[in-house]
Amino acid sequence: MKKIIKVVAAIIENDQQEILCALRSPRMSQPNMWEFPGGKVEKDEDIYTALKREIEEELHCHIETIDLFHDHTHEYESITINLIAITATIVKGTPITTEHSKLIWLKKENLDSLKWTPADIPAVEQLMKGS
Ligand SMILES: Nc1nc2c([nH]c(=O)n2[C@H]2C[C@H](O)[C@@H](COP(=O)(O)OP(=O)(O)OP(=O)(O)O)O2)c(=O)[nH]1
Repeated sequence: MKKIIKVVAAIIENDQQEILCALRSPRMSQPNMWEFPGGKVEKDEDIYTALKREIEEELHCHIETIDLFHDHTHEYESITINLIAITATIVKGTPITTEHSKLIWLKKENLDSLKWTPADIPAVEQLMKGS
């Protein structure tokens, strides 16, 4: 059985009801695909603490988590990702790219204009239903 990796991802909405979307760089796994920023949960770490840590590391800003939005397990060829999407809001700072190629804010109804990592598609569909 493939190893299951627990990954948290932030669905960050701004005051214009736009969602923050991040483009994975060519150097990352799942290169050149869009995702919700976040990363792997460390051993003995709770998912909300993990998400806040990842966002501080990756986007250099602080978030407050709101709710568990979607939990989906996707099997890639070599790994299985348990992607836990959590709604969040920025409480301090402005997101900057450190690892990603690009960051954009997009209205929910336009999310399907991007090429998302396969693990994100159910969460994207759920978000679009609510648009
Ligand atoms: N962060 C994030 N990762 C995702 C999403 N969808 C998806 O398939 N993934 C995959 C890509 C990676 O295989 C894995 C997350 O790894 P990562 O490289 O972003 O996490 P990390 O910063 O903790 O990794 P590392 O540098 O410590 O290896 O989950 C998503 O929406 N957000």
